[in-house]
Amino acid sequence: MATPHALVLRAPGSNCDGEAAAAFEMAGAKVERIHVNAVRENPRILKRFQILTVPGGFSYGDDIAAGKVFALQLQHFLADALRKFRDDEKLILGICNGFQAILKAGLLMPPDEDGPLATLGFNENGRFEDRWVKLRATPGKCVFLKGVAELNVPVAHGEGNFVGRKEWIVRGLDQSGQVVLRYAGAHGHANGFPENPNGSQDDIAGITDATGRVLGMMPHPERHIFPTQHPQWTRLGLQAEGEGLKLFRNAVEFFAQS
Ligand SMILES: NC(=O)CC[C@H](N)C(=O)O
Repeated sequence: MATPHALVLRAPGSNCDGEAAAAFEMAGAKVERIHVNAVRENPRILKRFQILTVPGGFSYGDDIAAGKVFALQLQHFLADALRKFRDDEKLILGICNGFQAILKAGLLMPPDEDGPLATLGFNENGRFEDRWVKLRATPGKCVFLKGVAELNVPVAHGEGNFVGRKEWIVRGLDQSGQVVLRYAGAHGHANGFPENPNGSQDDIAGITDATGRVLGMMPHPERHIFPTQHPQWTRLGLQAEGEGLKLFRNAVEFFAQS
């Protein structure tokens, strides 16, 4: 099997890059962590990689809005290189602050003439939410979520409230199969807070782009790669691996087939 090369793109304030790198390594990828300034100086670096991850953290101190400055870097200095990356059948994963950055950079949904179609705003309760959540997946053609129905992973964010500019935007995303992760309750839909930790419309926790090769999600799959990371692992029984690892394996296996 060909070993894909994964790039974890750091910025000042990224703090989940180590975990994201570890997850991709465990899944069998060869990983490098590189600062966005280095890629800005030489966008051809991207050619070495098949997978790009924008990890979680507090890039640029969450100034203006979380992920906004990182998004501007991607939009203004790397737009062509990233478009080419995606169009070359490669994979992009944005986790938490990375989701905020790639959404605000227009990599998940291109803006229309009035601007971005959706954003991630402050959590409805105005508080940073740091705890485990349950997710329901409807993978459709999303490469990362192939074979995933449910996922137990933590959230840790203050700005995870997915808001479409108009109601039809979220409906349209749903109809096109792009809403691939939703916050859930123990036996089905989330019943408001705390199951939906941030007030996201339609309980949206993650969306894919139209190709299924770009995924943005607020919860952290890289924080559940070992089974013992789950707070109830002794009561629920020791699993073979953490549930989040499957997403990274799916990405690596995508290149084994191609
Ligand atoms: N864990 C993260 O990536 C946090 C993202 C961002 N700083 C927020 O609080 O919303």
